[in-house]
Amino acid sequence: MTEFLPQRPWNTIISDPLPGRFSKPRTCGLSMLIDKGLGIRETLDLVEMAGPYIDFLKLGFGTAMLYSKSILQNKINILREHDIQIYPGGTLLEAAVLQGCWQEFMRSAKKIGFSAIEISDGTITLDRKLRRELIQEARNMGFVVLSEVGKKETNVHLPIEEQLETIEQDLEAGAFKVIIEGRESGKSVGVYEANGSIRKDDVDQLLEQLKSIDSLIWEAPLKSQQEELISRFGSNVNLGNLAPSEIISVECLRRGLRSDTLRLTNNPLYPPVMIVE
Ligand SMILES: O=C(O)[C@H](CS(=O)(=O)O)OP(=O)(O)O
Repeated sequence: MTEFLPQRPWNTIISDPLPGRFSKPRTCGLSMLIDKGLGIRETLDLVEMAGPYIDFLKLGFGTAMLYSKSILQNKINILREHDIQIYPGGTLLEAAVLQGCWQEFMRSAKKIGFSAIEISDGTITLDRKLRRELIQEARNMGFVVLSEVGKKETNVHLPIEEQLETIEQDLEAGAFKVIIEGRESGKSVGVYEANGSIRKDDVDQLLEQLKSIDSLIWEAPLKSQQEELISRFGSNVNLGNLAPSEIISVECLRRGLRSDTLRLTNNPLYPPVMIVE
């Protein structure tokens, strides 16, 4: 993955995002999936059908620990062969921090072939010094580092100033992107209300002060959230916690090939809609 392409300023909203949908390898327009136990054959099907649309795949929570070594190795290899970054859930790193064995955890993740690591404190408490050390050490080990901001407990909203400070410090320490917590539910967590709608004031405040929205990955498991973020920020907004079964549908949303964003195709620059040439 090319990490150092220039990023757009936060307020460059792509009003005409098509046909500007970026292809892999890309530094924005990323799609991150949460995998809650796909088998090897399902993984093969997934990459065959949707490999070009997937940038990151997270083995959710502690699921990486429940596979045999050969299955885990196989899964990692399949994904990496399709240029998909693979990493264990942030929760597993948090468990390793709790146990005081995060260095060993990172070494074992590297050894088996994970290409990325998530540094989060959704459940545990992490002081800034250790957070920085985790990010830097993971970078030094050659991982692509994703950090995450937000708490998993429902209705706990970190003050925006605190979130901004964390985002800036994580990027400065070497995080490739910062994930905005949304969990699998997308409800009553992070920037989401109990019904899954986006807390617009929070997002506005975040964006007012960030240099680039491309530094963020929005966990957006619900279609309404994906649609709203694509409509607001364009087809190349970074989205996470997407269900593997929905990745093709999300790509349709990004490209205006679904009712909710169909207006994007009504654009003289949009190539004629043809199934095959
Ligand atoms: O996979 C994890 O560890 C969790 C899962 S969820 O987002 O809380 O549903 O996510 P993470 O964002 O990696 O902390």
